[in-house]
Amino acid sequence: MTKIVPLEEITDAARHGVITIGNFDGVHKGHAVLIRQAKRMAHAFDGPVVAVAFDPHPAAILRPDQVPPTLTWLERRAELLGEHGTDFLVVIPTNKTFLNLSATEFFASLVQQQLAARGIVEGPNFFFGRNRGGDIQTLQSLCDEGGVELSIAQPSRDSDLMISSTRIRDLISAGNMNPAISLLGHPHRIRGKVAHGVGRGKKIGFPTANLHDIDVLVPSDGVYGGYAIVGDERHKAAIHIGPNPTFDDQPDLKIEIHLLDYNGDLYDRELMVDFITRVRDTRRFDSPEQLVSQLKRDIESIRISLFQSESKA
Ligand SMILES: Cc1cc2nc3c(=O)[nH]c(=O)nc-3n(C[C@H](O)[C@H](O)[C@H](O)COP(=O)(O)O)c2cc1C
Ligand SMILES: Nc1ncnc2c1ncn2[C@@H]1O[C@H](COP(=O)(O)OP(=O)(O)O)[C@@H](O)[C@H]1O
Repeated sequence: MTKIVPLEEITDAARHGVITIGNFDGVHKGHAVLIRQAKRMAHAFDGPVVAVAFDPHPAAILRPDQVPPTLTWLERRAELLGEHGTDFLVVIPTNKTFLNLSATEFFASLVQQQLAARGIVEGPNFFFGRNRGGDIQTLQSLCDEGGVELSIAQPSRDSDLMISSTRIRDLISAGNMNPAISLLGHPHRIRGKVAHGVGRGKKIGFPTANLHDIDVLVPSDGVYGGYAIVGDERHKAAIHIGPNPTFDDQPDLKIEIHLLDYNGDLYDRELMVDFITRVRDTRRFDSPEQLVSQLKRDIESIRISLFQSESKA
């Protein structure tokens, strides 16, 4: 389990280790390679593996109108980093003073003084310091001068393209869940709170928990199969994202989850959803009965897809 440590509360347990600085949004397969490499070095030093991230993302301060929704919330990021072998996630509260440090000041203050790093692992496209003024060569010379071991990880590729959080965001925004899963190494997960809808779901035999306050990227409109996680229970789920054109003409986007093989009260509870497969687009049906027939077919096909993905795993 990765412990989240705000930089100002750092203790000796998280110092003198091997660090890797990044945003780690999604904690995809490329990040996993960095962490594995850091773990090998940390093993030799007998120190901790320390991921270092800025929260919020620097772009949220520098270009607030251009920030994309994130793939993961902080605790989820820590959980996934932990699965790859990270001991600590040190969180730097992003502020203008920090963003104004030159590359040399950034290295002296963060890497050497505060983290007392013995090793550092980064990709060749790593930039740091004010206006991204320091690159991997700058880092190499600062590490050489400071006696910090630097290991440069080769960027991970898939179909000859680099694996990146931006690429995964684009796939999820387009509803392409299978390729997104293969770049992430795990399904995309959202979380939210269950609120009241108009109470129509129960009447048609398919109650749906309506999710609100979602703080990560929501896939494009349509019908999906996946899993709903409530407390320590996990249920197969049919997910609908979009308006309800069969019943009204309002374009309001709803995120609705029908849990298969479940009956209970979910109002006001926190629910997480893992997306496995996309089934179809949202459409208008001529009658509620036609929608219900389609929902039954959707659920059959979701059960088959989930069974297939479980047997592959
Ligand atoms: C798997 C699934 C697929 C759905 N597909 C559609 C659809 O294609 N068109 C549509 O109008 N509503 C669709 N719905 C949404 C229903 O209209 C909606 O769940 C129902 O109106 C209940 O709304 P309520 O939770 O606000 O009571 C779908 C719901 C689920 C669970
Ligand atoms: N299998 C299930 N899947 C989803 N919600 C369920 C299920 N069984 C019971 N519920 C409850 O029913 C509610 C949804 O019923 P619904 O008639 O669609 O009402 P609403 O319009 O308020 O969402 C959920 O919020 C949850 O409390």
